[in-house]
Amino acid sequence: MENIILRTKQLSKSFSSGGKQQHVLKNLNIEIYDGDFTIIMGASGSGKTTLLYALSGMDKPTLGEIYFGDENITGYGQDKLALFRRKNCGFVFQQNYLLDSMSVLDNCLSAGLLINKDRKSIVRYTKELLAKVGLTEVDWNKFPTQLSGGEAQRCAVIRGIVNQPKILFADEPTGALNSVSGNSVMNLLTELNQKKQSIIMVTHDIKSARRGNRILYLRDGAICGECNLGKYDGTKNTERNEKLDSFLKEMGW
Ligand SMILES: Nc1ncnc2c1ncn2[C@@H]1O[C@H](COP(=O)(O)OP(=O)(O)OP(=O)(O)O)[C@@H](O)[C@H]1O
Repeated sequence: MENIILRTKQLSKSFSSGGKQQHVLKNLNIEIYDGDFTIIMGASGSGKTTLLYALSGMDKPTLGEIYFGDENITGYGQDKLALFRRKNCGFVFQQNYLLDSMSVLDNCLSAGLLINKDRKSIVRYTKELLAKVGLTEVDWNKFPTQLSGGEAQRCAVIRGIVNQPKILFADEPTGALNSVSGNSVMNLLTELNQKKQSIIMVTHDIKSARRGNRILYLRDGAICGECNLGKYDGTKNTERNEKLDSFLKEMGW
């Protein structure tokens, strides 16, 4: 029996603009399992990013509850939520949000040192991770403006995982990358997941989605289907690809 790391009870999120209400998420009951590489897919505007923000405590739901393990985080105020996120969550966004005044290494270290004071081991771990996605010693002292778009995004991915979060939330992490850079990021995420890192990733990219073991499909604010692929280990690729393709076809992708 898999452990549930995150679950929602009747989660709803609405926005109002121009005097009109838009109900983006509708009564979602979702269970996310510890150690899974969960993928959220769906058409543009279906609410994927809204769901990711609600699940991670970045944004408050309009109605419903969110549990992280047994902890109900729904009622937390902004300060408590910020502490919760710092301790438990890592984030990678479509835009890299790196700080231009800090070097590559310092951008990544700043996230790690917020929760772990052992500078020496964090520095070693950060350098290892950076090297794994092709950011070598030459790049560590560069500033974000001196990086290519792909390099900057890879740096942002490392910053997201350097504090060894219980869950990594990723919103289109390969969206701005070419296929070689995107592949190196997906290889890193796969490797982390194989080491039991829980990941929830929103993506439009089928190639990236194939790395997940559970795909949730969002339509009209509700999960309308799920596909279980089993863990990615680089084998049975044809079988996995066909299974995902046929699921997405069924969902009207
Ligand atoms: N802060 C906000 N205020 C008002 N409406 C919002 C807000 N954030 C999102 N929305 C609306 O909610 C809907 C879902 O947006 P969301 O970004 O979650 O979709 P998505 O599935 O991630 O889309 P995409 O694949 O295009 O990134 C959209 O219609 C969007 O306009």
